[in-house]
Amino acid sequence: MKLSEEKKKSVKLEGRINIPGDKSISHRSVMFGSMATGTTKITNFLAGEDCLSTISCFRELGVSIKQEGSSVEIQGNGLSKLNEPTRVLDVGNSGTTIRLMLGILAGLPFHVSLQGDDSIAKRPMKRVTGPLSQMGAKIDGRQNGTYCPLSIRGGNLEAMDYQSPVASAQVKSAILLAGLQANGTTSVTEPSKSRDHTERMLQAFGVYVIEEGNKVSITGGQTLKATTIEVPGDISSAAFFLVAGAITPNSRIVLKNVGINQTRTGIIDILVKMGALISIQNERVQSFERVADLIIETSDLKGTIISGDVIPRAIDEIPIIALAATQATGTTIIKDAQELKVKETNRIDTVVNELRKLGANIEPTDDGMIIHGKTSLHGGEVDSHGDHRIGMMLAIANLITDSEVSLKRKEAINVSYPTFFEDLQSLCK
Ligand SMILES: O=C(O)C1=C[C@@H](OP(=O)(O)O)[C@@H](O)[C@H](O)C1
Ligand SMILES: C=C(OP(=O)(O)O)C(=O)O
Repeated sequence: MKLSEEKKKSVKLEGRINIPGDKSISHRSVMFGSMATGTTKITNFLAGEDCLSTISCFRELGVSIKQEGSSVEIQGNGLSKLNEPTRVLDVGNSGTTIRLMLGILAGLPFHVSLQGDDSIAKRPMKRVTGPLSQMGAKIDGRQNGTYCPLSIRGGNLEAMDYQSPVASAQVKSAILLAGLQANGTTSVTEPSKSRDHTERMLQAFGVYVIEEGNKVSITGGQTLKATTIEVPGDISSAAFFLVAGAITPNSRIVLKNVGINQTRTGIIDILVKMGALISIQNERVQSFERVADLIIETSDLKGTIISGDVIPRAIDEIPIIALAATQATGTTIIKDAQELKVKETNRIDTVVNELRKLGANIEPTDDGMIIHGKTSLHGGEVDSHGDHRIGMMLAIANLITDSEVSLKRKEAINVSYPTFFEDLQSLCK
């Protein structure tokens, strides 16, 4: 989005937008609807590239799925009616698709090959292929099942009690979905609690899940019954506008219909700690998830330390938090975030390198970054590196730079927020 030099000096954000559907919840709604018996209807589905990859994978397994924009209808016939696909499944850019699918496929007695784009080929899969192999699935792939392409032949799973070395909802979900098809009760314990959308949505589909602190257990042999799912807006998408509203002068914006599940609200806690003026209105519950409207106003931010249990609750928001920190007085230290290295890009490197091009005072560390504020950012040529969250962070930076930020590979944003530029434009006054 171009802003003229004159416009740049006076731009402010005003108005309200509806935040598009949550990516994590949209993926799960298609997966669980495809595993269930009966017709599942989904509204406010995120029609971004990642979730469309999930739909196309389940169509290859023989499921009838009708999708028109944000409405989806699935005719489920149960897990046992999924078919061996004739083609290689393509997960595109989506880590959630491949890791959760592996958990589902681990229990099915046929062969499937999976591949994705260049970014997926670099992301670690052993964290799921390891435990799923221990449960009894036969999995192979590059470097002994560490990287894509992967092939899996499932069936005859034994339950397991898994202590996960990482707080990862993808790992937890893959094992629970395999556990649903195993003999006995499977448990996953995490070092800190990751997002719990799988646990909540399985309950919406009639599955009994036990949660005790950071441990989740599921007993095999339960079946899913179709339901209706209204997907809340994605707080990870809202995060870009929370920061935009806070750092752009004279702004006040309303973000409607945002999911505020406790396991995802790290961004609100961090921004409030930095001094952001955020209010939460119209709290309600839909499809087992808490939802609200968020209001953000221009704020005087101050630096802070971000570490520990809040990291998994804000993991996808670290790039935009780094931008906020460049506009905060003092130093912000982000620690315990080594998981950033295995996302769509190495997000420690891409955030630091791209923000430095705009004049930020930021340095990488082994498990995060240190940002010294407040700095006036300037324009320049930057690159999303094919990572949607890096692309959106840099597009928000353009609101406060003295000259134009020119963004290469901006199409990456379609992975999670195809209407991002329209929404941004509608708020710019
Ligand atoms: O389960 C999910 O839907 C997701 C879990 C997180 O990944 P990890 O499980 O690797 O932490 C997150 O970064 C990703 O965007 C979506
Ligand atoms: C890490 C992300 O997604 P995934 O792991 O599904 O590719 C993300 O959306 O920031």
